Amino acid sequence: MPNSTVLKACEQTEIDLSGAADWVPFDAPALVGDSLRFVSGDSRGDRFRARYYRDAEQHLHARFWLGPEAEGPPGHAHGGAVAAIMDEALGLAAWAAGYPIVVGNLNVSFRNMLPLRKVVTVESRVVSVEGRKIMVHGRIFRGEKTFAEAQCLCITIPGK
Ligand SMILES: CCCCCCCCCCCC(=O)SCCNC(=O)CCNC(=O)[C@H](O)C(C)(C)COP(=O)(O)OP(=O)(O)OC[C@H]1O[C@@H](n2cnc3c(N)ncnc32)[C@H](O)[C@@H]1OP(=O)(O)O
Repeated sequence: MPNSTVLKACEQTEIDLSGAADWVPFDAPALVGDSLRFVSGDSRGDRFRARYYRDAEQHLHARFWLGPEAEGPPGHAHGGAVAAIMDEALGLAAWAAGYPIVVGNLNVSFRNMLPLRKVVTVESRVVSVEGRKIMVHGRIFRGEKTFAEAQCLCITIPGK
């Protein structure tokens, strides 16, 4: 079978992005509109599929699935795809905590290659607020395995 046929087959597949029992779905587009189209805007796409949640402490989490169009090393995610997830998820975490921001600096550590076609979890924490600077930390993992960690410096937008 030609490779392209195999790759496109997952377009038709439902991916289980359900959250943990105590998570509540978070309507990200309702908060930031079309800003999320680049990463999480296509729920049936072959690059990223995502769903956001908040836990009881209001921390933002996400389930992400990366498909064949996010490929870097064979069978694994491109580093830019991982960085894009961190940019969106950690920036959104600041918005969800009440800070209208853009990302000023993003530091990503790639700890293990992230396999395609597996659901992974993104967790985030707003760890400090200092004037206009909101620091958000995050991690992408599945089970015991961490794929990436990030520190994201978000800067509030004046007048927003
Ligand atoms: C709209 C809908 C979105 C909706 C968003 C939806 C969810 C988010 C998901 C996507 C997030 C993105 O990708 S956002 C897109 C990517 N990011 C961008 O394009 C941002 C481009 N950069 C900028 O626009 C600007 O540089 C700003 C706004 C970040 C800062 O400019 P400014 O407003 O003039 O403020 P400035 O005085 O320079 O900085 C304020 C304070 O922050 C510090 N600071 C600023 N940048 C840095 C930095 N890189 N590293 C360290 N520190 C920094 C300064 O030292 C200063 O500290 P002190 O002197 O006060 O101590």
